[in-house]
Amino acid sequence: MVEEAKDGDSEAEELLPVRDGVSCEEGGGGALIHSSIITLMHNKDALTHFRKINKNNPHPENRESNRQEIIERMEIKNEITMIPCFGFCKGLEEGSEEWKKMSKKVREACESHGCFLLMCDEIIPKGLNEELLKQMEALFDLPEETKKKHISPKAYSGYNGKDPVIPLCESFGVDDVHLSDSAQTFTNVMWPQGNPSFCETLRTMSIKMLDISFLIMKMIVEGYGLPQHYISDVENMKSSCNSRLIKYHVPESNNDCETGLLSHSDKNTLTVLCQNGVQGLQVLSRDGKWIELEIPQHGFVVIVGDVLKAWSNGRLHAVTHRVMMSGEKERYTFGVFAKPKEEMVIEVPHELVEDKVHPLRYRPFNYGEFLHYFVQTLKENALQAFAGV
Ligand SMILES: O=C(O)CCC(=O)C(=O)O
Ligand SMILES: [Fe+2]
Repeated sequence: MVEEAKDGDSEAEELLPVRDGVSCEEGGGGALIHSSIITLMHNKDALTHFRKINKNNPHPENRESNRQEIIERMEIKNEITMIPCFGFCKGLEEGSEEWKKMSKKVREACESHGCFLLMCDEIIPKGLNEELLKQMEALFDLPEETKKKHISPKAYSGYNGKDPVIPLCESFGVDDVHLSDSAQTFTNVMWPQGNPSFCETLRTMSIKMLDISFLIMKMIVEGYGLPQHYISDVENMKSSCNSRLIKYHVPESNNDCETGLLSHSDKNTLTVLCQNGVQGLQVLSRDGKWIELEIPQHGFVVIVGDVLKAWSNGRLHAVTHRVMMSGEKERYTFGVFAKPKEEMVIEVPHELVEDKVHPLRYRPFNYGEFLHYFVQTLKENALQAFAGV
């Protein structure tokens, strides 16, 4: 019997003291784990106010009381939504009590929200994020004819720019950086004279972020209390990956907000994103409201994709999200999209099927065929239409 997440209750217990704008809880025996929560409000006024007081206030203790004040105000209005923020530290050992506790929280967050925020600067040093995001500025500043030289027959790979549907967005996809010399090939095309530092940073960040994806997927298996042999399912579901480098331009008109990326669910297994501090990512809450994510500095966002949703028999929520751009600064995002190799078959573990509460929702399906179906139809409900039973 698989344990169920109770919507919302894990967040309520986690309103903890703020550290650097993030509330933290020390794990037993020396800060092994700190788990935390970021407050997300879909009321824009409150969010703006919250940002303002936190930015202008150098004293964490006052930040907390201000933050608490806002939270209370918003709770009264019943207009508050919480997306959990967890911290993974180096000493987080598989099988330890801290690991088990964290696994439960991760699984609950993925079921309730389909996403969470993550601080893990002991695993991925802050400097590395910053380095890549800075180097991405030089990449996108290259001449259009150079950028267009990065081509690929695969969806989400190659260079995409000047799409009239999403004119603010430009992106590069690079496949399987961890398995091949694709980072080197990409770098050589962009900088024929060489750019070893860019190549190395892209490789290291991709591998580290894919490792984080693996860790999270193992936590989900643990969170469901599934036998260890399902780790091989997880390995299959992250047997390939797409590293994506994205730039969102500043809207030209004086409009408040313009679409950077259309609303979608990710078609891969699990996505890990970092960004340059310019906010804009929004997730659709279960009650149909857009929530603007306030991603902490050096923080990551983890998003559940359709593959995990299918594998978990619909328990995990592949959250719909989009990017809205406002303000005067460009947004740069770097994402690692863990996915199965195209020949892989996604199949629900029999432990996650129960006749009454959880009858089988998805038939076994070939990942490459699913992707092909989506690219052909661009159906919003592609997973249901393709593999739903
Ligand atoms: O730029 C972002 O923050 C979101 C990117 C995204 O959702 C995607 O590429 O699928
Ligand atoms: Fe996405």
